[in-house]
Amino acid sequence: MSHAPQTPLLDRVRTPADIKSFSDSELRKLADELRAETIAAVSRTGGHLGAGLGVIELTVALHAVFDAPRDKIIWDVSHQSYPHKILTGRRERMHTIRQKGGLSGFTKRSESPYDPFGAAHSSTSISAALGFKVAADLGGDSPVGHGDSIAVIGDGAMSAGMAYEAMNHAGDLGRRLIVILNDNEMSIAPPVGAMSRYLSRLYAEAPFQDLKEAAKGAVSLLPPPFREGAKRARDLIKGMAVGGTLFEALGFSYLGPIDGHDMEQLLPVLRTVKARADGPVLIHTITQKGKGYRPAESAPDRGHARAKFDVATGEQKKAPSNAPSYTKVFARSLIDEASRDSRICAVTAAMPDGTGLDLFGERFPSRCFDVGIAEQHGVTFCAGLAAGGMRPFAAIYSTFLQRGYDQVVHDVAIQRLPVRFAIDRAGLVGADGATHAGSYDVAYLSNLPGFTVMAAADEAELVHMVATAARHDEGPIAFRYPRGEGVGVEMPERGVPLEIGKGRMIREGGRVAILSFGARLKEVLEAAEALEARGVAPTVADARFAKPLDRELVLTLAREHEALVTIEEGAVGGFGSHVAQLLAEEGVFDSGLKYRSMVLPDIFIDQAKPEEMYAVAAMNAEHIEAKVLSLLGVAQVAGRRA
Ligand SMILES: Cc1ncc(C[n+]2csc(CCOP(=O)(O)OP(=O)(O)O)c2C)c(N)n1
Ligand SMILES: CC(=O)[C@@H](O)[C@H](O)COP(=O)(O)O
Ligand SMILES: [Mg+2]
Repeated sequence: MSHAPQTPLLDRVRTPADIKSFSDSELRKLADELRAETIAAVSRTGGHLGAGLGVIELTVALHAVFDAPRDKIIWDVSHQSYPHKILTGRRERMHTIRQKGGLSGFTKRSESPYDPFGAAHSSTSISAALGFKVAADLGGDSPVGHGDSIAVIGDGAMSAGMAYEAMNHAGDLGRRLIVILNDNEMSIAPPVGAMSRYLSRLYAEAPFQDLKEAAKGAVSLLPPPFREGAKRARDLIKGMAVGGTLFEALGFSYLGPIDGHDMEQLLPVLRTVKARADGPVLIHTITQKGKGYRPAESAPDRGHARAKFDVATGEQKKAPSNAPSYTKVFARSLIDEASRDSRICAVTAAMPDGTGLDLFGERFPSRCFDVGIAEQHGVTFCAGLAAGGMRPFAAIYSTFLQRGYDQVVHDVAIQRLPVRFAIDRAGLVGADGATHAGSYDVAYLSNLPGFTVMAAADEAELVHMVATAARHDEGPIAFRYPRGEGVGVEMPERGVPLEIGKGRMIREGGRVAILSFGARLKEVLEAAEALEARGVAPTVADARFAKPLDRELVLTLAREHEALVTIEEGAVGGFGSHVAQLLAEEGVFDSGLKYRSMVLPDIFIDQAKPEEMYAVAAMNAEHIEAKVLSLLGVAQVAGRRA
C-alpha cells in the first residue's frame, strides 16, 4: 500500500537553514512529519529503519541548534542518517537509496556537504570529530568553514575500542568537542557487555522524568565553563548529571541521561552546550530504536534493517527463496560438528543473526560468545581460546574482519593457533555498497605463512569446508562464502573433510581451462555452456584452496591447455596472484601459456544489486565468456562485452 504522509512543515525544508526560524513547537511537529516521511521512504526501498526512527528528534534538534555544514555532524555507522538526509536536501532522492546510481545508505562525503565524514563500519565518529576539531584549530582548508565537531555514537558502537581510544585522546587535548551517546539499549541484537550494563545503571540512577524541569532551565543551571571540573559541573547542574564517572575520568563533562525523544530536553541542552562548552562534553540521550512505528518497536531487532514493507501492516515484501542461505548452512553445519566435538565454540562480534550464531547459541549457549562490536578483541579472544585447548570459530563478515587484521597476524597466525575463520559476506554484497564489500580477505589472509584459505563454490561445499576446518588443528584456517542464498545444489547429509590443498575437476574441455576459486563457479559454468556452443568447450576446475595452492592441479591445467583463466570474488593480490606467482616460478609462461586473472577491479564499487556490481567488475558469465574468446583470439558475438 503506498503511503504519502501529510508533511506541511517538512515541505518547507530544503536545507537545515529553513528550520532556523521554526518555533520549538513547530520543531516538535517537524519531527513527527520527519518520522512519517522516513517510514514511508524506507517502506518503498527497504534499508535501515529502526536506528533512524530512534534519532528523529535528535536530528531535528541538532539541525535546529547547530549550523551544518559549517558545524560537522558525524553519524557513527551512519545507518541512522536517513532522517538527516531528508533534512539536508536529499528528500527527493530517497527513493533511490541503496540502489545503483542512487543515494548511499550511509553518509558519504561525495554525496553532500552535509556529510562531512563517510562511515558504515562503527565507532569511528569520535576520532573523526576530533580530527575535524584539531584541523579547525590548525586552520585547515574547508570549503564550508569550520565550526563545532559533533559525534553521534550509539551504545552498540560504544563497545568498540576505537571509541575509547578517541575519548582518551580528546580528554587529553581538552578541546571543545561534543559527543552524543545515543543509548537505545540495542545494537542489532540486544547489546552485550559490562559497558552496556554501566550505561543502563546511569539511566537507572537518574531517570529523566526527574530532569525535565531542570533541562528546561538548563541554560541558567550550566556553569561556564563546563571544564571547571566534573564534580563542580555535576553539583551545579544538580539533577541533570549523575556522575558519569567513566566519561568524566576520561576528561569529558557528562550531561544526562536525557530523553532523546523529548524536544523540551534536547533543545535547551544542545543550546546550552553550544553556548557554553569549552572542552569535551558527552551528552547521554536515552532513545528507543524503532520509535514511533509499532512493527519496528516490537521486532526483536527493533526494525534494524528491513526489506520493502507495507506501512499499514509492517509486513515485509521478501522474494521467496529457492535455496538455503549460506549463513544458515554454515550455522547448521557448525552445530553438527559441535555436537561431536565439545571443544568447538563460536564467537561473533555483534552479529549473531547475520552470522547464524544465534542458532548455534540456542543449541550451545555456554560455547557461544557475542563480544559486541569488538572484532579485534574477538579475534584475540579466539586466539586465547585456541591456546587454551578449545577450537574456536570466529564468525565475522569479511569487511569487519579487516578491523581485526593485526590480531589475525600477531595473535593467531604467528602462533599457528587453530582458530577457524568463518568469513561471511565474502565478495560484493549489494545494497550496503563499497564499505561492506568483502573484497580483500583472500589477499590479506593468503599472504600469511601457515594459513589455510578456502572458498566455497556452493552451499554443499560450505558444509565440507566447515567439516574440514573443524578437524584442522595444524594452524589457522579460513573459509569464505557469499551473502544470500546458495545455488540450490543437492546437500550432503554430513560434511566430509576435504584434503587440504586439493581442488577438484568439474568438467574436461579443450583449449582453455577456467580455474574458479569460490562462488563465481556458477557463472563459470554458465559461460562454459555458452563457450561449448561456440565450439570452445573449456575445462573447468574448482580450486577450493587459495592456500595451500593445489600446485599439481594448477600446473597440469597450465601445461595441458593453451590458455588459463582464474576467477575469484576478490581484489588483486589473492588467489590469481598466487597462481601467477607459481606459474612464473615454474617457468610455465616461458612456454607461451596465455594467462588471465579475473579479479575485482581497482575501484570501490558503489551499491547496486550484487549481479549489477559484478557487471561493473566485468565478472558475470558473459564477461567470462568474452574473456576466454578474446584470449583465444576468437571473434566475439556482437552485443557481448569483455
Ligand atoms: C566494525 C563494525 N562491526 C559491525 C558492524 C555491524 N553493525 C552495524 S550497526 C550495528 C549496531 C550498532 O548499534 P548502535 O551503535 O547502538 O546503533 P543503533 O543501531 O542501536 O542505533 C552493528 C553491529 C559495523 N557496522 N561495524
Ligand atoms: C550497518 C551495518 O553494518 C549492518 O546493518 C549491515 O547493513 C548488515 O548487513 P547484512 O544485511 O548483510 O547483515
Ligand atoms: Mg544502540
